[in-house]
Amino acid sequence: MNIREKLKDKKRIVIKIGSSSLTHKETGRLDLIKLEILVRELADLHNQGKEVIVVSSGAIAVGRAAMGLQEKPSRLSEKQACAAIGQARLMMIYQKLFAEYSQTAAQVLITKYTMVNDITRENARNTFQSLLDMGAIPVVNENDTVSTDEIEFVNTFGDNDTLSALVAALVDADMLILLSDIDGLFTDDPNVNPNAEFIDVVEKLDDHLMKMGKGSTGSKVGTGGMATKLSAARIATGAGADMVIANGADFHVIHKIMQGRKYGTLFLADKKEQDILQELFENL
Ligand SMILES: Nc1ncnc2c1ncn2[C@@H]1O[C@H](COP(=O)(O)OP(=O)(O)O)[C@@H](O)[C@H]1O
Ligand SMILES: N[C@@H](CCC(=O)OP(=O)(O)O)C(=O)O
Repeated sequence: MNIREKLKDKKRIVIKIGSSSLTHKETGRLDLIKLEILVRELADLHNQGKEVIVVSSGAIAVGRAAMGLQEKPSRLSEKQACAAIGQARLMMIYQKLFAEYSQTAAQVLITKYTMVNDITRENARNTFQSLLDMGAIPVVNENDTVSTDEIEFVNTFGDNDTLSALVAALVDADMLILLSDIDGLFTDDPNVNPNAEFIDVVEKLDDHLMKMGKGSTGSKVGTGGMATKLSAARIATGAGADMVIANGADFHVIHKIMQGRKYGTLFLADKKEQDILQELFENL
């Protein structure tokens, strides 16, 4: 039997979109045609009766493009200013596009401390539950304007790959999809090593596999590379969710993945650890 068949039955799905999948390579500006396809795909999943949560990067890239900055800002306050400008724009566009399909988008901005603190974590969990009960589609990002974790220390905790896995664990999702600028996990960074080979399914994420994910990014706007995606896989699979890393070059890939077709690298869920979030935060 095709191991991916079970993806058809997933009910609560978190989908993370990297900056590189949302913007034009040449200008860093939003790719509106792609964004339209993305929203249509997500609205359709919702129409199928599934619960959908989007974790969308892109605030800094969009803010930067809006202000005409050619390079990634180096000063933290500048990155945060770009995020403030870009997040509002991004959300306006999501809201408009979702409304075209009679869907309600809801902005959820989270920091590491939302997750670390028992009370705020529980609040966030309840808010997600209420949003899903109301039929809204939460659009999540790190609250970059007040949080420095994600944009400063990408290898430690707070990039959006990790954030999406934490959200998946928080809401007890049964599936996490990370859409990036690459087909999935390779044995090495294919942008650096032409002999790198594609990995179809990962049954157990051991240290050998973890080392394959390099921090190098293939784009001007990406953060974290494959290393943070593998950390995300550890968290998501440990929380009992299957995870797929796939290429977001064509967002139609979303329904293809959900139909159980062979797209991206599939990481199979572990037996669910009861308190994976608690365990993670104790070790901070
Ligand atoms: N083992 C690997 N397999 C695939 N890609 C890898 C690997 N190691 C590093 N990478 C790099 O990770 C990049 C994707 O991460 P990133 O640029 O952060 O994208 P995103 O914006 O989608 O999060 C790829 O373009 C690739 O260059
Ligand atoms: N929160 C940041 C994104 C940080 C991040 O992880 O980016 P990416 O590697 O493109 O998913 C933003 O919205 O610009």
